[in-house]
Parts: sequence; structure tokens; C-alpha cells
Amino acid sequence: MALSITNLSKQYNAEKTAVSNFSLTINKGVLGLLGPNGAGKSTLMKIIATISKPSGGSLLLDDIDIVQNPNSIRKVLGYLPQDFGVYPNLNAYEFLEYIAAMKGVGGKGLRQRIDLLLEGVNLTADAKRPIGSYSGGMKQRIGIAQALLNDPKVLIFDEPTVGLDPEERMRFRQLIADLAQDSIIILSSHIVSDIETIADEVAIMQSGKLITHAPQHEIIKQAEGRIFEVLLNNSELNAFKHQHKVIDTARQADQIKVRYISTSGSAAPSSIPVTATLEDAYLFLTQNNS
Ligand SMILES: Nc1ncnc2c1ncn2[C@@H]1O[C@H](COP(=O)(O)OP(=O)(O)OP(=O)(O)O)[C@@H](O)[C@H]1O
Repeated sequence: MALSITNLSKQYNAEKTAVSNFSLTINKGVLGLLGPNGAGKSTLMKIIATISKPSGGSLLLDDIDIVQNPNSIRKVLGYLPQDFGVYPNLNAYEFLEYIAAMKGVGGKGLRQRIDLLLEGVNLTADAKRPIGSYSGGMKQRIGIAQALLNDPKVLIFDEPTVGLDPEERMRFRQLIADLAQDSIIILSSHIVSDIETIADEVAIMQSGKLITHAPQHEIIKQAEGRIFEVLLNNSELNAFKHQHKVIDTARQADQIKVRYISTSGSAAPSSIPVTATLEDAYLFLTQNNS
């Protein structure tokens, strides 16, 4: 199974082009979508989920045109939108039964499937109380469960880890790893380390365009030899920030340890090269394109 996006564009109005000439082929496994605010990630995900129509270009699931035949993907789609709304008076069971009815999922196995999903997102103990009383992270977890109701083959998660604590993040990662065996999973996150631990491949978007798409280790490779650390005095930091792109700072005794990108490739005196992470590469690549 493959999702082929070719020359996709979305123009909301005369001034705003949210997605521009975007082409990408997505196969089974997890694709992490990264990009700064307003890059067009949610717009792209809405188009794939057939919530929004593109202004141009094509989208094929295998060889079926999903812009012309949205129902063909809806049957196999699970989608967690960024602004996922819940029905506060329903409990988790009632809510999932309601979504199942809307998706046309039913039959004898439904109750069992709901039980399994609630267990998967660790909500079994809270399944009988109204969703309105849930915390933000619990609401997010019921959102994840509803996306999985129809045993989807294409899963789209827009910022799924928002509000999840570290333990729930880990549980989510495990759930995704299990599902990735035979589904296409696309997920966006502002938390680069989440993408780093979940995604096989990474696509970076900026200003509606695709900057790069590759297996994670190849993206990281693009920043190798550019990332350094140096110890500075407090008084040196401001001037240093004007010359280099600072990624992170940490106090160390009476000095500051600064992690930075050297765009020119040459490092400041006394710097030591460090191994690049996905976050370093993401900052390096988006900086180069801004
Ligand atoms: N309905 C709309 N009408 C007009 N412009 C819109 C609409 N929805 C989004 N946009 C604009 O399109 C651009 C892309 O927005 P989008 O929400 O897709 O980006 P994003 O990468 O998901 O951002 P974020 O990480 O902040 O969620 C932004 O400039 C946004 O303001």
C-alpha cells in the first residue's frame, strides 16, 4: 500500500497558500511530519483525511484517486485532528459507540474492540465517567482510541502527544510501533524527540513546501559536522548569539555550556564537535530555508 501525493497545493484565499507544489510517496511505517508553526502540516493532513479539498495536484491511495473518491480512503482511515472535540456528557464507552456508528463499524466484536482500545490507551478504569470530567491528556487518549476504531490502514495523527505525560507518551509509542507493521501512519508533532523515537522516515515542511524527506538517520547526517558545544562566560553569550544559531544553553558552574549550529562549518575557538540529533538537524535545515 502506498499514498502518492503529487504537486499538491492548497490556497485558502488570494493571500494564503498553505501547501505549495508538495510531492511525496508514503509507504507502510511511520512518517514523522515536522515543521514550524504555520508550515502547512495540519492543512496537508486534512487534505489526506478528505476533510479539505486541495486546490491542485493529485492524491492516490495505490491507484485510486482519493480526491475524486474520498469514500475509498474514509473506510480505511483513522484521523485524530489537532482540535479534537469531545462530547462532554458521554462516557468513553458511549462516545466510542457513537463514533463507531458514524464510521459504520458494528457487529458482535464491537464491545470487545472498544474494551481493547480503552485498555490500549489506559482508560479502562475511567471508561464510565463523563468525558467532560477528563484531563486534557485523557481527552487526547480517547481521541487516539476513536482513530483506531475501524482497524485503519491509513492513520493520521495531528499532534497526538500534546498533553500526554512521559508514561503515556511511551504507551503511545508502543501502540504506534504495533500498528506500523501493516499501516501507513503519518504523525505531526512539535516535540522533535517524540518524532525521533517513533518515526522511521521524516518529512520537514516549511512555508507550505517540502524541504526534505528521508529516513531519519539520513536527515541527521545532513547536520553532522555542524553541531558544536562551547563554554562561555555570561557576558559573552549575547555577542555569540549574533554570530551563531544557539540551540540550547545549560549552566555549568560559573559558565554556560552552549550547543550551537555553525552554518559556515567552522567552529568558534575552544568548541568541541558533538553528535547531531534530529532536533539539531531540524533546526539546521529549517534555518537554511528561512
Ligand atoms: N481556514 C483557513 N483559512 C485561511 N488560512 C488558513 C486556514 N487554515 C490555515 N490557514 C493558514 O495556512 C497556513 C498553514 O496552516 P496549518 O494549520 O496547516 O499549519 P501547521 O503547520 O499545522 O501549523 P501549527 O503547527 O501551528 O498547527 C497558516 O499560515 C495558517 O494561518
